[in-house]
Amino acid sequence: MVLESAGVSIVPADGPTGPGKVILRPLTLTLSEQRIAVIGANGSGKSTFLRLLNGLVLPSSGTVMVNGHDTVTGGAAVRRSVGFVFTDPLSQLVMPTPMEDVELSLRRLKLPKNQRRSRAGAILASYGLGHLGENSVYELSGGERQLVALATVLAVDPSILVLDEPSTLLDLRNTRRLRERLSVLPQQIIMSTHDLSLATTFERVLVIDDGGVAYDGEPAEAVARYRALVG
Ligand SMILES: Nc1ncnc2c1ncn2[C@@H]1O[C@H](COP(=O)(O)OP(=O)(O)OP(=O)(O)O)[C@@H](O)[C@H]1O
Repeated sequence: MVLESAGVSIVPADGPTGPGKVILRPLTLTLSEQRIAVIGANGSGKSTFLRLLNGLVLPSSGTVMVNGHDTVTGGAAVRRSVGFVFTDPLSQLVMPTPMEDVELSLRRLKLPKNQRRSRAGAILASYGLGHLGENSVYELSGGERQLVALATVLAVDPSILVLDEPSTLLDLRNTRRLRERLSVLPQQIIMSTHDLSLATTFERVLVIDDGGVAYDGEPAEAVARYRALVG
């Protein structure tokens, strides 16, 4: 994944024309490591950075290339490569039950309906969620919902998994479960987190500060730089 001078600025729809508010300053990066963490204070620009990676946010200058596809001109191909897990699973679980959510995700594979259903059941079972397939999404615990959200994203086997602070709503046990689940995935993982001990287990850590990359490299050094920034 390559970001070439990709910056993001927002021009208010009803505001004066002009360059707009800069949310992310231009940056040039190649993201090739298997495990990359993104840390930084609230409002520093982490979500905006992650959303650039699957085309949820488009750069106002420069290009973002994912597996050879430009997020502006090849959005559909990019979304097939990049699975995105939101902080709050309820913002991505749109169907009444986990089974229907995974089936919806599998529609992209154009399988016959009965195969979709049996595959969705097998996927949920592999996450230990088989018994909850027909329950209302609203009756699940936060941890169960986050696992369902992960299952729906991984059901179509993206090559890259982007997660935006996925453990924020989870207790210690579910955070540990999520960590264990992520650690065995073959996908490239790019994840923002406020869990600094988790960040130090990654290969490369980006520190985002005030819309720019303040540090990019070795995890222990990244955490030290972040601590120094927030005082
Ligand atoms: N669509 C938008 N319009 C205007 N401002 C925005 C928009 N999206 C983000 N911002 C602003 O850009 C800044 C960075 O937001 P972003 O959500 O990327 O931060 P973050 O580091 O993920 O924060 P947090 O840790 O709180 O989730 C914030 O000041 C936010 O208010």
